Amino acid sequence: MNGTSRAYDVVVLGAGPAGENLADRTRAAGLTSVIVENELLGGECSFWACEPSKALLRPVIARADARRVPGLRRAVEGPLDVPAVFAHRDKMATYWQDEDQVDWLRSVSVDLIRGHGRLDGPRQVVVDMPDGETVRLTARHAVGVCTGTVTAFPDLPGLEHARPWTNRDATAARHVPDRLAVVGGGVVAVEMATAFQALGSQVTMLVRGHKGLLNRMEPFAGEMVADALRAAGADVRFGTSVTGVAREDGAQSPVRVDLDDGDSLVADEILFATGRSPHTADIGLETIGLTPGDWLTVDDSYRVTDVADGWLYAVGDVNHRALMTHQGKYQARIAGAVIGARAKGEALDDRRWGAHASTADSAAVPQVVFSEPEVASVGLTTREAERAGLRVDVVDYDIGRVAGAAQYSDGYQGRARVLIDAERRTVVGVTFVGPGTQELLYSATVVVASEVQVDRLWHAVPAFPTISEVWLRILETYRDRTGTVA
Ligand SMILES: Cc1cc2nc3c(=O)[nH]c(=O)nc-3n(C[C@H](O)[C@H](O)[C@H](O)COP(=O)(O)OP(=O)(O)OC[C@H]3O[C@@H](n4cnc5c(N)ncnc54)[C@H](O)[C@@H]3O)c2cc1C
Ligand SMILES: NC(=O)c1ccc[n+]([C@@H]2O[C@H](COP(=O)([O-])OP(=O)(O)OC[C@H]3O[C@@H](n4cnc5c(N)ncnc54)[C@H](O)[C@@H]3O)[C@@H](O)[C@H]2O)c1
Repeated sequence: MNGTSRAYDVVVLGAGPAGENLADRTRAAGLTSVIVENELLGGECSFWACEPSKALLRPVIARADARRVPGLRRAVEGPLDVPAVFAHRDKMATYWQDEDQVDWLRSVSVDLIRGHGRLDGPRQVVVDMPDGETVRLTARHAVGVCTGTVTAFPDLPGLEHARPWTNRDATAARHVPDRLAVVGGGVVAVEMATAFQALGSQVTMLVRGHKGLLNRMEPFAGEMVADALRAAGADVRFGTSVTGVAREDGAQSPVRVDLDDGDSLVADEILFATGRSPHTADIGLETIGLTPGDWLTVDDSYRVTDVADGWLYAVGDVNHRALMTHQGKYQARIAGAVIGARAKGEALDDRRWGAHASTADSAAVPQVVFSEPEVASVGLTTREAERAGLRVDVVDYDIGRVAGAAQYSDGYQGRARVLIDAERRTVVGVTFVGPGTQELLYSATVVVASEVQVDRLWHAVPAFPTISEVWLRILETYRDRTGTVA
């Protein structure tokens, strides 16, 4: 088969959530699609990110919730059953096998080629397969790059020999280290610190700068999460940078972590949760005039901007727009529809919120941080609204005062913030922090994406007594402040 050539309408590189959805959506548009994958179908999300990490966190969150329910507290006083948690994690990561996804791909009539794919000039992809064979693929309409990201390590002395943990080591861990150092203060750092502290590690978080945890979100979110992590026993240090790491006496020894204040600490493992780099160093970008290792900048139809003739698309993490599975899948749905329409010579509906416009990427990206307490947000933060020059009313509410929250748990602590565009009277941003708030997020996303006027929300009646009555309290607070009664 060496040197075999095949032609498809669409060639997709990478079968993570973005690639799988792009292949399916283009196939649904009547095109032939092939997907190239060199590890497991499902990508980082299924095996080393969303799925296993949420499986590690679910018992942590459920136990914390149960401990706040009178009558239940004593039943959940003990430690977590670590082998059972790991066994559940293994199941949720489908034992690092991808047969189910292969079956699904077959059921939607998308071809699969296993191997490492790389661009080789316009519309050309060469796949190096594990058996040494190669196949050349020609894309009649589009190539979609969906190769995702890898951990971005800082350039530190000693790192190479210190066997640092990435998200893969943490989410697929077979043991709970006694002492775990976590570098970074973003979502991966927070979630993994939450999980491992509860599983029995003594966690030390090393966060450079003083902007707090989760610093792309409303500041109160990071503050509440940091307080809770400290209450759980984690050592959360701000303004602390790592200057070097070393495994002192060989493979089994602990790691020494040197800090910029001249201090050092010793840990059994060190997790680097210091952001992501695009997985583009080895995909032949140089053959089409792009720079290997760069993020792929796209327009609002996900076409790579610096490539002539509009045949190259980049979807998911690799375009650096919003590094989350659901957003990559959204992008794939839009890009797939765009590729389908262009292939048929149809006009695009690229008006705001049109079928071929990536509007949600900038207006309504939802995110849940599965920490304890949970953080759920969509749309703008106060800081982002200010930066955009948008005049907003900022409405805060203590979720603990909602009847449903008192039912949910004793001493419920949570906070909601809703940003209302003062001119258009639409909701442009929502942040909830507190137990059970992850399931409130879709309501907030519908409100933001539908750009419904706040007056109409009085008719969206939340059931009593649920936490969702926070929406009513927000409306009342806004009414009393602005004197507007619908
Ligand atoms: C610890 C952790 C937890 C997370 N939790 C969540 C969460 O709860 N919710 C959420 O929404 N997001 C979460 N994310 C983010 C989420 O994992 C990513 O946004 C998502 O995986 C991106 O999907 P993707 O398809 O763009 O890329 P990926 O999932 O990275 O998939 C890319 C695929 O391309 C393949 N590939 C790369 N290069 C080639 C090549 N040359 N040839 C063939 N195949 C190739 C890779 O093997 C991989 O399968 C988490 C991330 C981390 C690190
Ligand atoms: N539940 C979820 O939705 C979820 C969960 C995990 C990850 N994700 C997504 O995956 C992506 C990656 O997450 P992440 O936490 O790795 O990245 P991030 O960009 O969210 O956070 C990186 C953190 O590392 C710090 N950092 C960067 N370089 C550093 C350095 N040299 N030294 C010390 N600290 C450094 C940053 O200041 C920041 O605190 C994010 O976009 C996130 O949204 C989503």
